[in-house]
Amino acid sequence: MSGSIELSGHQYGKAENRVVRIYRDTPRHEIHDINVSTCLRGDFADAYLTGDQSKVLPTDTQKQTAYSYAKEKGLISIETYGLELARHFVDDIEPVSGARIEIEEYAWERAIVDGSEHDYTWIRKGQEVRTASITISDTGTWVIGGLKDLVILKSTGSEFSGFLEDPYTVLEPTDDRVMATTLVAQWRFVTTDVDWESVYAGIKAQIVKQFAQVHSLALQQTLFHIGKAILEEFPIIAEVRLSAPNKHHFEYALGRFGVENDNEVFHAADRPYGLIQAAVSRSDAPDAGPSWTTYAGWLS
Ligand SMILES: O=c1[nH]c(=O)c2[nH]c(=O)[nH]c2[nH]1
Repeated sequence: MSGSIELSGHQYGKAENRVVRIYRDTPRHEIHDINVSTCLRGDFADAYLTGDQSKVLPTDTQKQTAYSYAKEKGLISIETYGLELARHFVDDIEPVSGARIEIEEYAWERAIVDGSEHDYTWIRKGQEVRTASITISDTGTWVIGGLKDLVILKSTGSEFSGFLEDPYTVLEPTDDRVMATTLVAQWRFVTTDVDWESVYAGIKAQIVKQFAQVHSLALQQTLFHIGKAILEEFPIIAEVRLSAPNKHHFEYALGRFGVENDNEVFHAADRPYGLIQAAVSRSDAPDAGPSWTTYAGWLS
């Protein structure tokens, strides 16, 4: 190969700003704890090609903006906060033509002291992390909501049988197994006019309900049902993407000790794990544009 060498892609920003916003206007405080990454796209080639910084808004400035906006614009729904940041960078900073804001939110629940919720003490929730990705480009604005690290397990109501077999297949079919995963789900909105809090709660409830209620013939089937149920309930969502490691639970061989094990004692395997993924979308979903093009995940 002898083609000319060119800069064929670039983006830059400040990754993983840990911003904590406390609302303390009343004796009962509120907390919002996030990890926000800012990423700018635009006319920055000179910084790579010649070292000219004249168009580069420092990543430090992006960080300062993320902190200041937590006060100036407020930090309640991560989607709204992310939209404010993205719009600022694109509208107010001349060389910026696109922005990507990725946010994770860590949930805290109020400490219970003497039987009641405490006003300003919380315990970090071990549950899922809420996520949002906001993208603005020269062709539009996109919001993807989501969650990750939702660890969920059902102790029955799951089978896996009838699979393709070849000479290497040793897996026994089962009509009753533990099914467990650490779910990642992301959903793409078709509008920014959304009640972010209630939609998030509704989608999480739907995920849990489908996981529990669908009699699963495979994790693949469960994922499709989760995506379908979300799209049926929320017309403002065009597409759902799901990624689910199959956290295998193997019945432990207690027969060696003369002890019966009827799906009661398992080895919770760490790795390897099956990794099952699905995208479920409407046939008339509007174009996804660059909404799935990640920042921190670009090379990982
Ligand atoms: O739900 C499952 N899907 C698979 O594709 C698979 N493969 C496997 O070994 N176990 C499972 N379970």
